Amino acid sequence: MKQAMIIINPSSGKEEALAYLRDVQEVLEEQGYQTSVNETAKEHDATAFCISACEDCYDLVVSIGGDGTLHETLNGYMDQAHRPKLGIVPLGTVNDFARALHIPLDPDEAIRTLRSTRLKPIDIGLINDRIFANVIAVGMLAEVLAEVSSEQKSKLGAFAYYKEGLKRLVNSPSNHLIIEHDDETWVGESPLFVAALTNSVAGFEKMVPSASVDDGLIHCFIIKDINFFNTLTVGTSLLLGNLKDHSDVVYFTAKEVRVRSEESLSTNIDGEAGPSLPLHLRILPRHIDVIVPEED
Ligand SMILES: Nc1ncnc2c1ncn2[C@@H]1O[C@H](COP(=O)(O)OP(=O)(O)OP(=O)(O)O)[C@@H](O)[C@H]1O
Repeated sequence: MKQAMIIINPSSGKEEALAYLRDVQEVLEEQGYQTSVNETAKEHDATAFCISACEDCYDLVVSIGGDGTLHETLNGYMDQAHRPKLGIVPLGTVNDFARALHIPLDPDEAIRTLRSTRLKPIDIGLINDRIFANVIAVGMLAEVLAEVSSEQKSKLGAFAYYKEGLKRLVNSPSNHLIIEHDDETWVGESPLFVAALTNSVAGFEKMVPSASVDDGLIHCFIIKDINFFNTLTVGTSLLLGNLKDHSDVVYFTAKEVRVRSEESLSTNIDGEAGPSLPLHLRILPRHIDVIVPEED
């Protein structure tokens, strides 16, 4: 019998995640899966559960929760020879990954999508020795994004990031960054460096319109030292989808990126606090098969 492991964060989805569990089990059992349920209680639990699903050769892992739970689940795939396919029921505030994969943001519709037979092989990012699903930020803004409280996020959604982010970017000191990518090196002052794997960053589906989940590329933005006026135009470019063309933005794609600085800088990975510099970013192309809707 096929085996499916459900990894569920009961605290996600405004603490109502468990209300969806029975429906997920029904949809999977309908398809001949035997299901086991693992509730997370704290950080890293989802990673440990997913490691055991890989080691025990499960056919499917379903992550029910926000981007944090998904990020931790994906980390369980690290260095695994057997990688179960992945189903996603997004219950977070932003759900960048689901957005990028066109998985419905409505939980009931996302559960119905688990019936889909279409699998999409997706790229996974490596930051030093761990996995990231979608986005890395370096600089003061990285700190502020991690500080946006769950209450703020629930109340304002992606707008909380936008508002807090722009407010902070105006006053951000620039940092001296050395960014090596493939065969080139950029050296300069920047208040913010962002590397993304998908088109959706902090809920902005137009941040990287050209990025797709399986293009094998890391999409990088270096925001150059900017004043208040330009902060607003950067904000508008973010909404319109032409950020990469902004005169204060350096955009490039790469398969491998190294970021260094003399200064001690905060980083943010997939919305949570990340390691300090130096960073070594790489890509594992088409590494995990994700269940996506039959049609985009
Ligand atoms: N039972 C739990 N109670 C509290 N926190 C948990 C629990 N289980 C896991 N966590 C932690 O909660 C973090 C955030 O969870 P997740 O992203 O799934 O939900 P969310 O906060 O509702 O989503 P979002 O951040 O998009 O609003 C996870 O990275 C994990 O470390």
